[in-house]
Amino acid sequence: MQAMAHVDEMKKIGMTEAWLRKHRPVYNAATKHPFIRSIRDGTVQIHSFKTWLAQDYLFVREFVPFVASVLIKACKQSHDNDDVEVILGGIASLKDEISWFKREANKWDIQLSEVIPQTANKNYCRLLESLMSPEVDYTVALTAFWAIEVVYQESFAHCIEEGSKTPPELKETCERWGNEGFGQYCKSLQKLVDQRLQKASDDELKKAEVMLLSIIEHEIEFWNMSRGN
Ligand SMILES: Cc1ncc(CNC=O)c(N)n1
Repeated sequence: MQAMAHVDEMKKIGMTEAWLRKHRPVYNAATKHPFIRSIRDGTVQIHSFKTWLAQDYLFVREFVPFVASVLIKACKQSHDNDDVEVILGGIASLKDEISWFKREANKWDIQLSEVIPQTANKNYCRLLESLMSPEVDYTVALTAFWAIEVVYQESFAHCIEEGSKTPPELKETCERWGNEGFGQYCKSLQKLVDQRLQKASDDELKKAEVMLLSIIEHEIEFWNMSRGN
């Protein structure tokens, strides 16, 4: 037992895990946001949910070219590992995701063609667009990509945990990002990020950490927008 405990202590944590620990309060503010809590405890206002759904559809449309730009960076800059396959898997599931948004919008009587992006959404999409520039380092873009996915994964997983009172009609939404498979995919992305960060310069490390924080802030603003704050 003693020896085991020792081995466990020696297990190295990745840079991403170290950052999440360091920035736990702000990370929790995103993943346990009042909007997410309201889904989890069943008090969510349906108009808030519909606002989120409509705005997120627009976001995901912009997210596709961003992920494609990460794929291009991976093809050019990463030789030895499975970065390309993991990212390509992400792109493939976005096709299904967009169809799902259209079906879901139909269910809630939302006219997607009439949705106007709100400020927080526009700001977030502007960040995505800036990250598409070839000037932006692959490690920084990949860190952003992982952060965007993991906030959703953890937020929605929270809504389907034991004891959650998520309304049945919102369960499917929560499972889309909260399911085990999406969790594994986020873990794969995290591993890629950690591999890159191990070889990164101090300057790249700093930029990637700042990017993680920027993504978290944008996610918080996105949830705020959904609640109408
Ligand atoms: C604002 C936001 N952040 C992350 C995600 C999750 N990624 C793709 O679906 C999302 N849909 N929307």
